Amino acid sequence: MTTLLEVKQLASQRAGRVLFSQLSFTLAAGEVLHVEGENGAGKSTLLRSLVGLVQLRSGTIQFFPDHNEHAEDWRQYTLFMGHKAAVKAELTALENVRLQAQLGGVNDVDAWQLLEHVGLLGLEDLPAGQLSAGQQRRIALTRLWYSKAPLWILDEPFTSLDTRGIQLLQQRFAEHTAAGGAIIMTSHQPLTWQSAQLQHLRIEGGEL
Ligand SMILES: Nc1ncnc2c1ncn2[C@@H]1O[C@H](COP(=O)(O)OP(=O)(O)OP(=O)(O)O)[C@@H](O)[C@H]1O
Repeated sequence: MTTLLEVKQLASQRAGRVLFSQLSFTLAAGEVLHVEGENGAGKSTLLRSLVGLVQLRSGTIQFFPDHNEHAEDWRQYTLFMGHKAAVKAELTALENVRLQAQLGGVNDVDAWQLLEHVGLLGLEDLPAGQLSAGQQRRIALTRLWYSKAPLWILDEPFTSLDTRGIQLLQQRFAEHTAAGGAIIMTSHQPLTWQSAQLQHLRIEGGEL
C-alpha cells in the first residue's frame, strides 16, 4: 500500500508537561487513524504539530509525496481543519463557501451544489454569524467535497453535527478512503462507520 505519512519518535511538551514522546506511526492510502484521549491529553497539539502549527520537541515527519519537494503547492496534498468551524460571521453562507475555496487555491467550485450537499440550501444568504454551530460546521466541511488532498487531518470534525450530519460526514470519509485517501482525526465519540483500515492511537498523560 502507498504510504502517505511516516512519523518517527515525536515528542511534545507544553507548559512544562510532556504530552507525548516516542510517538511513531505510518499512514497508508485507505487508512484512518483515530486519535483518542481525554481533554487536554494533546490530541490537537499532535494534529497541529503535523502541519507545522506547533513546534515539536523532537521527531521527524515525512509526507509522501515529499512536501519539501512540493513546497509551493503542498496544500494539494494535505487538508487540515482545526476544531473551530473557521467561518467569517459577517459573510453569508454562500460567500463563506466561495472564500474557503479561493483560500484553498480552488476557483471553480459550485458553491450552490456544495451547500446542497451539506443541507444548507435556503440558508445561503444568511450571515454565518446568524447560523447555528452545526450549520457553521457544515459550511466549513464543504471543503471535503472538493479537496483533492489525499491526506485529511481533521480535529473534532463531528463537533456540533446532528445524527444525520455525522452520517453524511462518515459517508464522505468512506468515499475518500475508498478512493485512496487517508484520514487522521480526533473525536470523543466512537467511530461507527465500517472501515477495515481503522487504527486507534490513544494519548494518555504522556503515555501512548
Ligand atoms: N497555545 C497553547 N499554549 C500553551 N499550552 C497549550 C496551548 N494550547 C494547548 N496547550 C496545552 O496543551 C495541552 C494539550 O492541549 P490539546 O489542545 O492538545 O488537548 P486535546 O487532547 O486536544 O484536548 P481536548 O479534548 O480538550 O480538545 C493542554 O494541557 C493545554 O493546556
